[in-house]
Amino acid sequence: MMNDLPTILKLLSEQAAASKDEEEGLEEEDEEEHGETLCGACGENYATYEFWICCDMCEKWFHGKCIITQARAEHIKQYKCPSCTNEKLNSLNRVIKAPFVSTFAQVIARCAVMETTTRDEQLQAPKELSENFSNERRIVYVLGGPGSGKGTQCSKIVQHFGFCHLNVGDLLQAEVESGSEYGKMIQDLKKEGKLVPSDVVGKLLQQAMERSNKKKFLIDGFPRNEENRVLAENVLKIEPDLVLFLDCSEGEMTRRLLNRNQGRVDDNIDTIKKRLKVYAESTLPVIDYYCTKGKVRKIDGEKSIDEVFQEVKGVLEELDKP
Ligand SMILES: Nc1ncnc2c1ncn2[C@@H]1O[C@H](COP(=O)(O)OP(=O)(O)O)[C@@H](O)[C@H]1O
Ligand SMILES: Nc1ccn([C@H]2C[C@H](O)[C@@H](COP(=O)(O)OP(=O)(O)O)O2)c(=O)n1
Repeated sequence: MMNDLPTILKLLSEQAAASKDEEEGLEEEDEEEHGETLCGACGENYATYEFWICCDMCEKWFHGKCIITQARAEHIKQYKCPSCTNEKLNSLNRVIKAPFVSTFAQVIARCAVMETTTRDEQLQAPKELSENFSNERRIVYVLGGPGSGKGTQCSKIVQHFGFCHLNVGDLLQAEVESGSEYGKMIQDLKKEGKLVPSDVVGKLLQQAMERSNKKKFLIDGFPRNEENRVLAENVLKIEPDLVLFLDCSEGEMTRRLLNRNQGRVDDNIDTIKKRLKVYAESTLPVIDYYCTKGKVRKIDGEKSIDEVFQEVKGVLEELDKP
């Protein structure tokens, strides 16, 4: 999270000096300052003109390419490297251990219910799928805008393929209902259509995964921004095998959310508009990132629930092929 300290994020690549002389002077300074500095992630040297960022906690330097995109860095006040984020997660765990007891009791109960159903359903799934899937950990991210049908399709996937479904929105809601010290903050952010800080989301996800005896995880609604993604890769150490992207128009998503009728504080037109904006600005770039890695399977989320599932099913069957 941000604090009130002045921004000390150092983006060397942006230190354009007013005059050429100053520019050259700065370059020399950079060279002097960073010539001997090694990237805290890859251990390689700094090179002039390369985007380079300093952790505001431990003051180690990193190549942008190893850690965070420049575009993302420009939007944060403070940068915390993966190991400092990890330490923060651990201290967060210590500080909020008590509130989490009730939260995770609920989460485990949810997972247990899902997994019992799943085991039964798994028996009905094609035999070779169950066997192949059970040998190694599989991670599937389900991404799409609010109301694109992520939760709906995840329930069907769980029934058919037997994944442990972790819906980050539900994990956060359980935290709200537990009355923990984070509950109010989460509820307020949700009403505003904003995203919860990644360290809180990461902790919830990490603990829910640790408590599951499954190897197949269907992670719904995460990563939702670049910060979530970097945390997943560098701290939680999870990489998706594939990303199911439910593509749906804003008009259709809005109609569905207004009809969802689950008493959610965020299913009203004002909050929906804000959520759609956050989705376009923060989640679509994450989907683009996974596209460049060849992991995205785009599904037409506009069709009927069953038609969408037919496409989803085809993709997940493909995942299981050797
Ligand atoms: N393909 C679809 N066609 C019509 N309605 C749908 C479809 N998929 C989901 N819905 C409905 O739209 C609403 C939002 O779906 P949900 O799965 O909760 O979305 P998300 O988890 O992406 O926010 C729900 O009321 C759901 O029943
Ligand atoms: N990675 C995530 C996932 C959800 N959240 C928050 C913000 C979302 O509005 C709420 C609810 O998420 P959920 O996936 O149920 O909602 P959508 O219908 O997809 O918008 O949780 C978050 O802050 N970070």
